[in-house]
Amino acid sequence: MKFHKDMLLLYAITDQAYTGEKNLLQQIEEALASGVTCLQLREKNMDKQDFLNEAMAVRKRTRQYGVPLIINDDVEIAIACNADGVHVGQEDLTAGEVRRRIGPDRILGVTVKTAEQAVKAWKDGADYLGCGAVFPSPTKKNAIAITMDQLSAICRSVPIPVTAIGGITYENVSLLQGTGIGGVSVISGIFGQSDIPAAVRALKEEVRKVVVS
Ligand SMILES: Cc1ncc(COP(=O)(O)OP(=O)(O)O)c(N)n1
Ligand SMILES: Cc1nc(C(=O)O)sc1CCOP(=O)(O)O
Repeated sequence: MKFHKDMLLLYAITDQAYTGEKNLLQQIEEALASGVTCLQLREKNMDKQDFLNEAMAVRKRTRQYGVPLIINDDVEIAIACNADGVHVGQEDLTAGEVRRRIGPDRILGVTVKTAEQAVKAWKDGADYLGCGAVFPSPTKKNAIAITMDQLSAICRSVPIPVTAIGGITYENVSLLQGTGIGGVSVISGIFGQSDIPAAVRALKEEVRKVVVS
């Protein structure tokens, strides 16, 4: 699937910490059915074969809904399950190396915290940037915080879209207005909610008011 900035509007990222009554696939199905525009499968502690099996199952669902599937960190799994793309951080393989491995057609997302990192990631072939933590995150409590001014500077520094991440909910998303983001990435604000469809719909409506078109 070719990257388009509209895919970033409401980007859902999975985390096993929020499964319980519903398993991950059930949660993903609900998020896809209610309108997320991108899905990242993020498994930080899973055996490689289990990750691949899960990725294949998720791949079927994202195809049904026409939503891009992005794999967190693992290029081999992304290629093996024929995902639409990969997201990497500053501690992972470099953007240039990932681009070489995945080729020109898969989507590449890179986490950045500074304008310098943003420009480098863009020049190295990133399609979009993930930037945070814009609010305290219940999922990643040690995430380095960035201010709204830092986020705006990053958005201005590159011609590719930026998705904000970290503690984003329906209640606080309007605070991102004017920063220049193309969308938001959310874990607990979607998968930590008892009513995932309601959370997705409410967030999506609010995010539309905040993003640059
Ligand atoms: C869309 C998006 N933005 C940022 C991140 C964080 O990536 P990273 O810094 O690699 O941290 P982990 O996800 O590995 O904890 C992301 N995953 N997605
Ligand atoms: C995976 C991740 N990366 C972050 C960063 O700042 O780079 S914050 C974060 C967790 C996002 O989860 P939640 O929406 O529950 O806060």
